[in-house]
Amino acid sequence: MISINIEKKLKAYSGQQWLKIDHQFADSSITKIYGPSGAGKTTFLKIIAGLVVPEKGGITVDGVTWLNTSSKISLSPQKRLVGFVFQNYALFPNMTVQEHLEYASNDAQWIQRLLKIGKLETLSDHKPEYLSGGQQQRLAILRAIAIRPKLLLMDEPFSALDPKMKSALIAELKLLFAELKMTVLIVSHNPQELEGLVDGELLINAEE
Ligand SMILES: Nc1ncnc2c1ncn2[C@@H]1O[C@H](COP(=O)(O)OP(=O)(O)OP(=O)(O)O)[C@@H](O)[C@H]1O
Repeated sequence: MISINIEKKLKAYSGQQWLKIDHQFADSSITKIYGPSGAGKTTFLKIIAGLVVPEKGGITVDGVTWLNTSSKISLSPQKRLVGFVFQNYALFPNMTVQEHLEYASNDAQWIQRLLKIGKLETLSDHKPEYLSGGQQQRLAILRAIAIRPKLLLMDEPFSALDPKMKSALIAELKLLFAELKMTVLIVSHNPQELEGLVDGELLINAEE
């Protein structure tokens, strides 16, 4: 169980806004995160990963305190070990597809399986600049999963995929998430794309 209760001041265009979230995520649940642009969805994922620290609040994961602002506890991102699929992919320009996955895992069979799931087997020696947007996005997803995280955070992870590729990948990921018992949070603007995958939703709205 992941328990989150945080308050973060957002640097908004028009005055000041607060991101306030009080929510629990069950183990192995898959949740869609949605809400208006600028409401703080990306910031929320970054707070969970330890990349942004909120003014106030706490996060506990399976009884372990990741964050407690009143006792000044904040585990480093390395210690939280979450998988993160960034909206802009954040790939390494000098690494091939294969090297991205080897950086995350030294299990050759697992890497082969991931390459197949992402339909990147024939592109394993390519660097990101020689990949299409959709291929780069699939690599970002595979790299995040490669570490077998307990918690996977995905920020608009399917935005560059065509409908056929998207539904095939989502079907594969659904099986993988269940097999690895991953808890997954997915930010998505698309009302339909996560149907059949998610078992819960969280609306994020910034407050004045
Ligand atoms: N580290 C930060 N500290 C405080 N405010 C931030 C920080 N990062 C971003 N912001 C501000 O928080 C607001 C929300 O940004 P964020 O990217 O989280 O929104 P979002 O809901 O993901 O939007 P979109 O759907 O457009 O991607 C913006 O006004 C942004 O300027």
